[in-house]
Amino acid sequence: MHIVADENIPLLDAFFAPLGRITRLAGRQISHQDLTDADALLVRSVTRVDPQLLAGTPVRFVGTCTIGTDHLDLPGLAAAGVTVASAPGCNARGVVEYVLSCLLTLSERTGQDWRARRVGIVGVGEVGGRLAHTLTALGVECLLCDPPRAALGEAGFAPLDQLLTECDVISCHVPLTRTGADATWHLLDAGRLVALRPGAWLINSSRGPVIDNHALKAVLAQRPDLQVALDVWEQEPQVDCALLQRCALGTPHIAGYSLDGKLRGTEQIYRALCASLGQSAPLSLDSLAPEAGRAQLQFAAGTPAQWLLERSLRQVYDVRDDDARFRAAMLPLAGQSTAQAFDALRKGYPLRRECPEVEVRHSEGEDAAALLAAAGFRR
Ligand SMILES: NC(=O)C1=CN([C@@H]2O[C@H](COP(=O)(O)OP(=O)(O)OC[C@H]3O[C@@H](n4cnc5c(N)ncnc54)[C@H](O)[C@@H]3O)[C@@H](O)[C@H]2O)C=CC1
Ligand SMILES: O=C(O)C(=O)[C@H](O)COP(=O)(O)O
Repeated sequence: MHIVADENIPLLDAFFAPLGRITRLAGRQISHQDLTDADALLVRSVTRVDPQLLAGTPVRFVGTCTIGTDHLDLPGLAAAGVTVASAPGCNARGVVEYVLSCLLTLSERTGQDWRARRVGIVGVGEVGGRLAHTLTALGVECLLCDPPRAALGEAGFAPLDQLLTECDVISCHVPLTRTGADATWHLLDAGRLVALRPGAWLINSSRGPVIDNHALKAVLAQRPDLQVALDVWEQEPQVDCALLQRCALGTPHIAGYSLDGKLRGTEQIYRALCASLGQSAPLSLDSLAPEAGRAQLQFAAGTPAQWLLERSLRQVYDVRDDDARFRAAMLPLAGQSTAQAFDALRKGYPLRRECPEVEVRHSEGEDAAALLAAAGFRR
């Protein structure tokens, strides 16, 4: 079989070469012409896939090695008889570690203890659910908003407007949807942005258009008390540099960019393709995941528990590094296209592993052990 794939999918050869011939292409450039004799198309989030792209081609399987599916025309592809697979939850842990790093950084900058802030989580699925679980285990109070789950009769959810007025931090983890009662396009519009509490922190690592970026820029001009962390941008790969300058933290859509998250995405789509072919899937990350970046941290006796946790989290992922690289690449381009520089940062992203790949050695007591375990570290 002929597999056309985004060149940024790791372990493509290891997983897919046994199934057929692979053609690697830049995700944003995959065109109808590239697919004339392709049987399967493997993408990440930057390739828009609809029936027009596949019309008249033999492609019968589309797999996206990502959680989000807003770049796929799901109803259109289903109607065209194409099997579609995504990778639910693959990089959810990476996003949670990004949010923790934002909390640590904003805490340091404002002098407000992140563990004492009430966090509102908007969208409580794979990412939001894990974030709620982790924060609660770390002793942070969370309020949850998920109208689709609430409509199924599940308890424990509050309306978005209640989160905005009662929470010190709002973190968005919804899919991007444009239709229906719970559509998330501009979910945070001008009216909701002005309702944020004084001194609130707003974090968006879902999709750019979930926040009205134009309105956000205007609100930030009036509300310097707000601290905003954006990983996703309404027009990405084009970035509004004036908005970036008003944000406390900015990154190029890399919240979930741990190596582990990307590898799980590849493995999940390998399994889905094998299933669609009616074949067994003998390969797995158990044998294919690399050792690189796995680490051991050692702390001297007498290290306070919260300091130990924060140092360990910083070692695993420090959003300040991504923010600095992003500003250095974007801000000189104000008024010009940022697309190439945005994609270059993502393509050349540094190796990043997740907390379970890092062993923390210390001789502290139960408190430190419980905090580290809550964050997912090995001991
Ligand atoms: N920045 C990044 O690197 C990454 C971004 N993402 C984005 O995060 C999104 C969420 O990921 P998951 O949690 O894995 O998805 P998920 O599908 O497991 O959970 C999404 C949750 O949002 C809820 N929801 C839908 N509409 C809502 C609304 N109007 N208000 C509140 N809740 C609503 C759903 O009921 C569901 O429980 C993805 O769709 C993707 O766009 C995901 C991974 C990485
Ligand atoms: O999984 C998702 O959803 C994401 O947003 C991905 O982390 C985005 O990765 P790329 O597709 O942009 O490489």
